[in-house]
Amino acid sequence: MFVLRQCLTLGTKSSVRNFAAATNLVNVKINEDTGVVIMELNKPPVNSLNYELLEAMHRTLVKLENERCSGMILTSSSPNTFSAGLDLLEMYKPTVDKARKFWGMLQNTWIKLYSAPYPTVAAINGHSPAGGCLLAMSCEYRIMVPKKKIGLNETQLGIVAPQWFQDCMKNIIGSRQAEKALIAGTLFSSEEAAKIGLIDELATDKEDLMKKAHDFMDEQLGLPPLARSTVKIGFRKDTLNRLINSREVDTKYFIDFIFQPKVQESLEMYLQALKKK
Ligand SMILES: CCCCCCCC/C=C\C/C=C/C(=O)SCCNC(=O)CCNC(=O)[C@H](O)C(C)(C)COP(=O)(O)OP(=O)(O)OC[C@H]1O[C@@H](n2cnc3c(N)ncnc32)[C@H](O)[C@@H]1OP(=O)(O)O
Repeated sequence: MFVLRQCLTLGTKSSVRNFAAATNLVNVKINEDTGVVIMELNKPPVNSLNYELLEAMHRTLVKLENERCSGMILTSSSPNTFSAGLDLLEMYKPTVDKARKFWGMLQNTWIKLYSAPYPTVAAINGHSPAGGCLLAMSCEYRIMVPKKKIGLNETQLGIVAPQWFQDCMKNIIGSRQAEKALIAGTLFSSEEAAKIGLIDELATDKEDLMKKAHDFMDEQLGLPPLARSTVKIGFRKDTLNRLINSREVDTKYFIDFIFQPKVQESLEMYLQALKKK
């Protein structure tokens, strides 16, 4: 399997097809022989998750349900960042309608990614704060390059990681570690994240990252898919249902929270600090 994959990725046999996407915000390639898809986030400079990027991801995930997709590797085209998390401009002085639409699309995208029946791997090739960490945590397996940062740092920004973000973290690193990390808004180095199990493997560099992602995929493709996905969904259904059954309440929390003047002030200051960097 490994040799076959090497041949395919080295291009000896050109069986990799670009997946027709409506935008170039995601680059999607499907290996026609193995069915493995690489979805590369492509919104420079830092893949901040605005409505359009989330919509492109969601549309791709829906499309993959009708393709012969056997697994998906999520990564980024940015040299330094996997994803900078939610686009702060979506939360800074939006209209209620815009904020509602944005949050709905984030929920849609997360539900699709978290419940995908096929194996999913986050090949984390850069920083992955907040919503970026959520994307990574929604995959089944996480591999990360050294010396980058990952975590749910919302508290540090004066905002709160929603319950389902928190649940994802709890499911991976356990309740005690998650409580400490969420209260403090800790951004872990790749090395620290590997120690506490927030990521599964450290890669030496980007090449090693993709090799390890394909290795994980090869292992998973050797398992009976129905049994595999049934166990996966069994583990994830409580977390999924918690959001699915309270989407409207969750949206109301989001809207009520971000429209508070203090929260808008914090966002403004943070945006200015980012621009001044
Ligand atoms: C009771 C229940 C209540 C529930 C309430 C819910 C409310 C809360 C809702 C949601 C939770 C929020 C989740 C989030 O994801 S918030 C976003 C958090 N993200 C961050 O803190 C990361 C910020 N960015 C960085 O730290 C860095 O950019 C970096 C480390 C990712 C990359 O660094 P570097 O390569 O040096 O790039 P720059 O910093 O120079 O950035 C380039 C460029 O991009 C802009 N930018 C960066 N991040 C964002 C972002 N998240 N959104 C929008 N724009 C971003 C940055 O400003 C620069 O812009 P430029 O100067 O114009 O080029």
